Amino acid sequence: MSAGEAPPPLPGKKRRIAVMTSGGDAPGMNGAVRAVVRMSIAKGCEAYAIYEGYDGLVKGGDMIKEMKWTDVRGYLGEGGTLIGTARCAAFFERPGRLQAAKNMVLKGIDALVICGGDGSLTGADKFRAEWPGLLEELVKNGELSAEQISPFKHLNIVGLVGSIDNDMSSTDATIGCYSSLGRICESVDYIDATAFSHQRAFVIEVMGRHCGWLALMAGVSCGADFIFIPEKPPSENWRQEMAKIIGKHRKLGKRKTIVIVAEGAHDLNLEKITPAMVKDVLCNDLHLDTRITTLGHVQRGGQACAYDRMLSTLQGAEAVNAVLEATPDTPSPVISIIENKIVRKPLLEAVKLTQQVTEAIKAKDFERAMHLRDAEFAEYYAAYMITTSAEKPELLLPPEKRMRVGLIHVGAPAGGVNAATRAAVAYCLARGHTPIALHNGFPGLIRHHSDKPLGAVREISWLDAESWASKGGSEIGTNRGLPSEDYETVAHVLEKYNIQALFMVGGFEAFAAAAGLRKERENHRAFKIPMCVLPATVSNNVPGTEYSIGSDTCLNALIEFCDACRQSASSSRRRVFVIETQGGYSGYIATLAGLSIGAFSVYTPEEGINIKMLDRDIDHLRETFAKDRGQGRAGKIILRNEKASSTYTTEVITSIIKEEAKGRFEARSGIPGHFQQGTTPSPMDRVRATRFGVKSLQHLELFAGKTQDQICDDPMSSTVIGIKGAKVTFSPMELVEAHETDWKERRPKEEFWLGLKDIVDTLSGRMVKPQIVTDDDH
Ligand SMILES: Nc1ncnc2c1ncn2[C@@H]1O[C@H](COP(=O)(O)OP(=O)(O)OP(=O)(O)O)[C@@H](O)[C@H]1O
Ligand SMILES: O=P(O)(O)OC[C@H]1O[C@](O)(CO)[C@@H](O)[C@@H]1O
Ligand SMILES: [Mg+2]
Repeated sequence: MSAGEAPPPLPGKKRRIAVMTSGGDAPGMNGAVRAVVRMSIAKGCEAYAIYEGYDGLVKGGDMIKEMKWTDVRGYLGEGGTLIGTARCAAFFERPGRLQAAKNMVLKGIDALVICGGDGSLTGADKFRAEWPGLLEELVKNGELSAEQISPFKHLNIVGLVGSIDNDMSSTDATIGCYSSLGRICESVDYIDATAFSHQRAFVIEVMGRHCGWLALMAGVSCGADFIFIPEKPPSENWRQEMAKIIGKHRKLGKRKTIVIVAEGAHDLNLEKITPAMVKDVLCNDLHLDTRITTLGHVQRGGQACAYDRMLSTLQGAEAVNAVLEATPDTPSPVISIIENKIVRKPLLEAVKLTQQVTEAIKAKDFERAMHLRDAEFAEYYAAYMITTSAEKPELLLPPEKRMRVGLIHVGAPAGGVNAATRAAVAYCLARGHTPIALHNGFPGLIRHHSDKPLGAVREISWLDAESWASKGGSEIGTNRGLPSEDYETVAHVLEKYNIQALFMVGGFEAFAAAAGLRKERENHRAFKIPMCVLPATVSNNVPGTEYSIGSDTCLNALIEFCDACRQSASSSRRRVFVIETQGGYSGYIATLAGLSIGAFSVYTPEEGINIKMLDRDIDHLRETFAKDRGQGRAGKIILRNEKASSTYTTEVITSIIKEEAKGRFEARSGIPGHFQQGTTPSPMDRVRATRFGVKSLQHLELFAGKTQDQICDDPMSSTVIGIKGAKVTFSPMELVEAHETDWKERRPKEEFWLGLKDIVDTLSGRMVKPQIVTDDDH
């Protein structure tokens, strides 16, 4: 075989791709298995599963089984890993790996996709490095012949990072980490209520043997008073430091105290810091009634959140592409995500970088450990530090650089807007700015700014906003009304209250409001102030970003609704649910929910709905149900965005399906409506809101002390913050308005997710040849 050529399959056979889960189980692993199996089959390969992690690979035989399309039905909604996992001592040793290599050849496996944590991928990397030597030894020992090993000279291995710890370098998120964080936040939110009631302190231990990601993110999303993480041990006198901070919070009026301790927490000398040690300080020095809660394996249980279902599905599909595109010269990849982009990175480097973090911690080089974790980690740590502790004299700006910052919510409520505002308030106070809430959006400001005793323009204190990290809805009130209703009065109010910067949180309306204010700068000097929009909407349709806060909370609410409908549909047998999603003229949430639940089909405004499409889908349903003799448990979901078609409404589609089904199956509709705004914001929305809130304020601050004309002349004085591909960016409104906005359809001109619809269709069987799809495949 010449260099650069893909290895051939066994003569006359399809390529065999095996998938395995290893290490601690993580929610989302099943989604990865489903995606690898179905994508492999859709691409003309055979799919295999290796049961019980490396144990199965070493033992071989029945532990390595072929998987058919229907074998992974229902996997997306299940927690843990259905093909089992293990911690396998034998694989640490060469004889174990030798046996594993032999089993792979005997089973004719051409490629191996491993979903596991840092340990599993370290093992995978070792296996890859030793592979030629292992095969040579097997031939030498007479266990395999030269002919037998000949098609397997190049081990094709792909890593998927699955672990709740998020402990692998080279990726922002591991499959499972956000589900686990969700479980932690849910528990801390419950504890919050009882802590508040009794004015108690709680020390909560979270998982993470060598990695503080879960503890840090729990701290950010729940507004914990103090955290302990292995990468950044507290100072030597941590007891006094912690007591000082918590004492200050109590003096300011806080009724509860939450301290999060990572399982692997230690001090600067690597001496373990335990929850009991923390409790002692809280009890003895601060005289707080203190309890310890160890969350334990609850953190690993349960269904995967929307993000993990999406991540595991996209990464599983990408792993199969990577296998099929690999040549003998391609280094083994690990599939990663950077901000919003799925990318392949060299496995070898990812493992090396991860090991370096552990080594740096062991060597007490904590600065290096922080540096070696992804850049995001350090940013979140900084955001946590600045938003959590009240009063930090060393951060105060000189008086001439301090600003009066207006904070306003515009549009419909979305999960995370309060967390963003809390972060902005805390940042302002830490730097000496004055945070001023402009209540109830622009209409509130226009009509009620001078109401007595409480007007719509009010300063916010640290304690006011302190508890907002976990709150849904909008604490300062929101409204869809735009400033164009009365620019004169808006300008008058901004001048009257001396607002020197504006932080706007909201969806397309916030974007439109900012565009209006920017254009009106020539008529009103009051608008010549720095302004920043933080996109926040369930619809994720704000130009200038691929992600709006609130869209993740919405997806979680939507999949909960869809899961319930699917359960009902599969219990009733032979039933289709047509579910109407929000999203305005953007099919984002419909498509992403489709990916996360394994929808039968998704109808979006971008694509529209036509009779041919319906006809084809109904034919497909007919074929599927025709084979059903009552044993199938298929619950089919069709997702239809609210604006996908004005003719083919949800009710019309449901009626057409009912009519065409001719009694072979039934159809029902479901409209979750405002349920999609969610109740409690998801952890991802909370942490991103906090990070973007701090970043936005840092950006606005750059204009402190500048003249109005200097501000007006700088395109960066009116921006939208967002994620574009692998980067967090500030885009000038002027450019985004002109080049990136589809004003008529109220969405970005280019929507990054459009291509994902093909994956929904492929994995649901909508795009594969009918013979692959059997009776109950979704
Ligand atoms: N250095 C190594 N060499 C060979 N195999 C390894 C190595 N490290 C780990 N493995 C294999 O991977 C398995 C899982 O590793 P580990 O227990 O560290 O979990 P993990 O993949 O890091 O997941 P998590 O930390 O999320 O539980 C081990 O039991 C072992 O079989
Ligand atoms: O389930 P076990 O074997 O007790 O392992 C617990 C460990 O696994 C993890 O959940 C994942 O690595 C760690 O956070 C934790 O220390
Ligand atoms: Mg690990």
